[in-house]
Amino acid sequence: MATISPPAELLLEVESLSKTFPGQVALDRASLHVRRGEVHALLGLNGSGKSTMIKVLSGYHREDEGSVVRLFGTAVPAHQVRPSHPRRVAVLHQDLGLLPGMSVAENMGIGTAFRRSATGRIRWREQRSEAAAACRRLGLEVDPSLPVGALDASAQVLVGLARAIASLERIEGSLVFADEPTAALAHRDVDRVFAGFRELATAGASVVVVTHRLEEVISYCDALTVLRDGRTVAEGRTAGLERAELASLLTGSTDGADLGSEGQARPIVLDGPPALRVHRLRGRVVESLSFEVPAGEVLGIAGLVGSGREELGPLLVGAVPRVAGEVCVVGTVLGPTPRAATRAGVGFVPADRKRHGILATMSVGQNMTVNKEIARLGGAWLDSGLARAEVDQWIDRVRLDPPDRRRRISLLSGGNQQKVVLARWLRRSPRILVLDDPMQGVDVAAKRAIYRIVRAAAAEGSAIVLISSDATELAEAADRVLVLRDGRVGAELTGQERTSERIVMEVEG
Ligand SMILES: Nc1ncnc2c1ncn2[C@@H]1O[C@H](COP(=O)(O)OP(=O)(O)OP(=O)(O)O)[C@@H](O)[C@H]1O
Repeated sequence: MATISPPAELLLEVESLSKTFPGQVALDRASLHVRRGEVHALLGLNGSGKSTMIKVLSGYHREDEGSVVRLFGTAVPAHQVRPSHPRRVAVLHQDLGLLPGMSVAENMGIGTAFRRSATGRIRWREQRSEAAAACRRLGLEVDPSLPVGALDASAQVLVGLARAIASLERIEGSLVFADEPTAALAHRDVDRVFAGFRELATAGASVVVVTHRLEEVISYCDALTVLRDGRTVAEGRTAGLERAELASLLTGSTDGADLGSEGQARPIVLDGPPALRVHRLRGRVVESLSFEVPAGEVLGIAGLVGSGREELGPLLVGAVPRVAGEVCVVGTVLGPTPRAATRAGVGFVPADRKRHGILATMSVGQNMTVNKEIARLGGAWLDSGLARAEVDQWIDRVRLDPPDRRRRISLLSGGNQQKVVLARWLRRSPRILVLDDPMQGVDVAAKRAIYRIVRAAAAEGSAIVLISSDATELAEAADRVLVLRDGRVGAELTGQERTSERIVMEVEG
């Protein structure tokens, strides 16, 4: 009988690691999860925070307050990861730190400790044979009396690695960080270095390696973490990942780049259950609907009146009764009430904004904060300075006009009311955001702002369901479009197929 092995134990769990340099946020609540026996790629564009993360964990920098790190199952401050376990955590720095004029054996001795006799003389023969053995373990056959500078580039990296791990008590269960070891290597040399990492992983160590070479990640790494602007935007296994996908994870949406977020960005979990899974859902009109939406995707839903399109949003969030089927959020079945949806992080911007979306007699600020505060304070309004400052940031982000948190929401234009309703959900970084015809009555300029905000939310790891009667809107904003007919999926349009003409054609059958 086939058995499924459980996921390997987590050796290192970094949650919410931040590091601010004067005038520069290098890490912003970043996370990293490393399992036993894996080669784990730490990826990101220049300046995304990779080296800073390794330097904090090595004890070179001190993190900001508020990080949470567990190492070998025990909580430690982030900057204590290596210092607290110098014999279980090794670091290979970018510059390797080798002395090129000295031999391999000497470099190994300088990095760790020389073999000495009782009288203190260095036992060179032993020193050399141990250095050679340490290199051999990583697949490198080298004469230990040669100067390091005479070795080729990949051999030098392997000597640096051999030296870094020489201080470990044992390989099994240890952690090795390597900051861009292959940056200066030719293609064929990369293989040798990664073969060395694989040797370590096979022996039960976990290697976290920074690299800019995407081929290396796909060919050699088991898992990956992607940083963008100091945040973890994706993490998971590399199996099945394509180069193009990886590249887009690194660069992300340029739309979102200027948006920032006060909410905790949620990394895309590449190998977890989909953010939203709808299975054989039935309502009054919806017949038997199944689809999935991964985190980071904007799924468009099109359909004529009576196709199930209007019922779908309320059905997903439990605002109308489900006759059959399931809605799962990250693998957990969602209860049938709007409250359960809210609790599970499902945001809903309803089609009938006036009736369900806004509290007409309340201010912009109250409308933006209503969900969270009602949940937290049992119905009381929160009017703290913190909430006010956050509301003002969102007013700025969604370009609310006029930018006044005290204004009664009913005095705003329709498009601006809609921006407030969107901000209410976006500030909570929803796992899932269901937008039901969100652009009704919204002018072109506001539409653009709203598209931008929605894309940024997806780039930050939300899964978006954009239900719309407007084919142009779907063609512009959605990554994929499902066309509903008679309560079922009649067509699915992806890539080049998602033109507004094609959507109209499919909608009209
Ligand atoms: N000591 C420092 N003082 C001020 N800012 C710093 C310091 N070290 C790093 N930074 C800044 O922090 C950000 C993250 O830098 P980091 O070196 O971690 O990026 P990286 O992902 O390793 O980039 P690269 O791929 O270019 O090596 C950058 O904006 C950088 O300029």
